[in-house]
Amino acid sequence: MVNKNINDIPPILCCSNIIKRYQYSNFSITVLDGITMSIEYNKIIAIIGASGSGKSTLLHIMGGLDKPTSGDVFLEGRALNKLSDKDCSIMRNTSIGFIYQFHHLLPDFSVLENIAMPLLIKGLKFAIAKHKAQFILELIGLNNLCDRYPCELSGGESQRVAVARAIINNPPLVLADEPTGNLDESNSNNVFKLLEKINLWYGTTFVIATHDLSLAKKCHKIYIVSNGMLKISTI
Ligand SMILES: Nc1ncnc2c1ncn2[C@@H]1O[C@H](COP(=O)(O)OP(=O)(O)OP(=O)(O)O)[C@@H](O)[C@H]1O
Repeated sequence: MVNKNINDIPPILCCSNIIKRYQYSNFSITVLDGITMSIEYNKIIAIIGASGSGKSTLLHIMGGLDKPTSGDVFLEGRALNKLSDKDCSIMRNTSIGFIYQFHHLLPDFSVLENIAMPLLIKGLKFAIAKHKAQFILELIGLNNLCDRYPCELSGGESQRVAVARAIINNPPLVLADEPTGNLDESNSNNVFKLLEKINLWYGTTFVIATHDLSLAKKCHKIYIVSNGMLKISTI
């Protein structure tokens, strides 16, 4: 029998020399200027940086929502940026969950339906999707909200529902863009505790772009984006 060393496990996500340039009518800017990084399984990683430094751009490229100008992103060993739009979208739906600052819940659907939505998009029957969504809601202690609509939720509740929706497919990777950006300290702590629980229960890897330094300090590792480059923080 071959004993696998923990160091033999490949990273869940690798960025290799990512460059991203935006071209405007008479000039261009280089937002990311050669980002190389590896993210290990089961970690909670923070990406911090000044406003406009490129955190969201990097997260979008990591999730296949945007393509780099050059360089590669490998998700579980597959070059995401080289996949066709169709294959990239399949990989996104199966392997990545997304959480946004303003949660992006669908206003005309109940909490339960919002959480079930990624499964319905995948083609699961409503009864099965509903059952799974109920299970997740119970697991994270939000079952009392299942019939409410997004306009009937507080900011913290909305964000926890968005977390539930991001993990319903049990993706190995969740990318979160300012997940606590519009929340007060107590709600922000609650959302982070939820991410920590999910990380422990399922081994989900989280990459969080944030301005919130106290949240970043609770993560396993902090990267700083500055002048298009990335460095590991020693804070
Ligand atoms: N689709 C786009 N087209 C052109 N320029 C863009 C686009 N998206 C972002 N930018 C520019 O790229 C730079 C980085 O933006 P990005 O949103 O990644 O920064 P950020 O660090 O996430 O900022 P914030 O913390 O304010 O959300 C900014 O100068 C922004 O204006």
